[in-house]
Amino acid sequence: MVRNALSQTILEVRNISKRFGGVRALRDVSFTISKGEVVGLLGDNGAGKSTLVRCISGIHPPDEGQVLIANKEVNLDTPMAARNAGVETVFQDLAMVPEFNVVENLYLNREIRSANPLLRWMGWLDTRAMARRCQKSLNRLNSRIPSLYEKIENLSGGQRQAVAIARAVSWGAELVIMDEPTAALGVEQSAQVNDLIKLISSQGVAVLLISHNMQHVIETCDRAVVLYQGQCSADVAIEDVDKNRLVSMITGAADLPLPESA
Ligand SMILES: Nc1ncnc2c1ncn2[C@@H]1O[C@H](COP(=O)(O)OP(=O)(O)OP(=O)(O)O)[C@@H](O)[C@H]1O
Repeated sequence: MVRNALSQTILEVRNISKRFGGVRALRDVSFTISKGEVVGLLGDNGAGKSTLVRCISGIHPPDEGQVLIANKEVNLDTPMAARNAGVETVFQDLAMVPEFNVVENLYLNREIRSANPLLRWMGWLDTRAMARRCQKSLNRLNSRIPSLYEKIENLSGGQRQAVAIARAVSWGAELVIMDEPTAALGVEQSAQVNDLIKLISSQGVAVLLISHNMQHVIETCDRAVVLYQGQCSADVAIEDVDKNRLVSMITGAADLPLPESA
């Protein structure tokens, strides 16, 4: 039951390894994500999920292995390189400035400068263009943000997530990585975020979702990639597993090939 996945591969992670001193955080990890596919990245604490996300989002280049975007090898050695390759990451802290409004946060560090050369030279921003594009991005998500000029600190947790997701997709992301987007949310707001994930997936955006909530994974993902002690121990279609099976894969209790010893 791959809901929206199209056959085109957007991300391929090929034999990625990463060490921190004596710790082998990732060992030979490989998997792919197709256009519009929602893939859960699962694993116990310390399994290597954040390290893998950092490798794909340009924060920690891997020691070995390759990342391919749309079948082309890319060198994601900075967050900007990852963004330019079409990979946007929504971290748990959302990387927003609470005192800034929705438009200012959407364009944080990527402001649109005035088209007038003199005003541009003086550092003037094209606030109308930013507001217009911001509204378009929020409309794309059927978002119910009260005002573009509301400060982020006055929005609910779910609305903040919606702004962060709008920011990610507004830059033409092919792949959005989300780190526990519903961790701090209540039931209703979590459901809204899950609906947003399904919506962007239906628009062709692939999603890699770190989550410890198996119910959300079952409801939202097409596939799950499980890390166990830094190795990819399972890559399964969600329709082939249930919550208990996923938990046993995460804890290493499932009957899977054991990772090599360090
Ligand atoms: N910057 C770092 N320096 C040293 N060791 C690190 C660093 N980052 C991660 N590690 C180690 O790499 C391993 C994988 O950590 P990682 O944070 O990727 O796991 P995780 O699956 O994201 O865990 P959690 O669910 O608890 O966030 C752990 O043993 C961790 O201690």
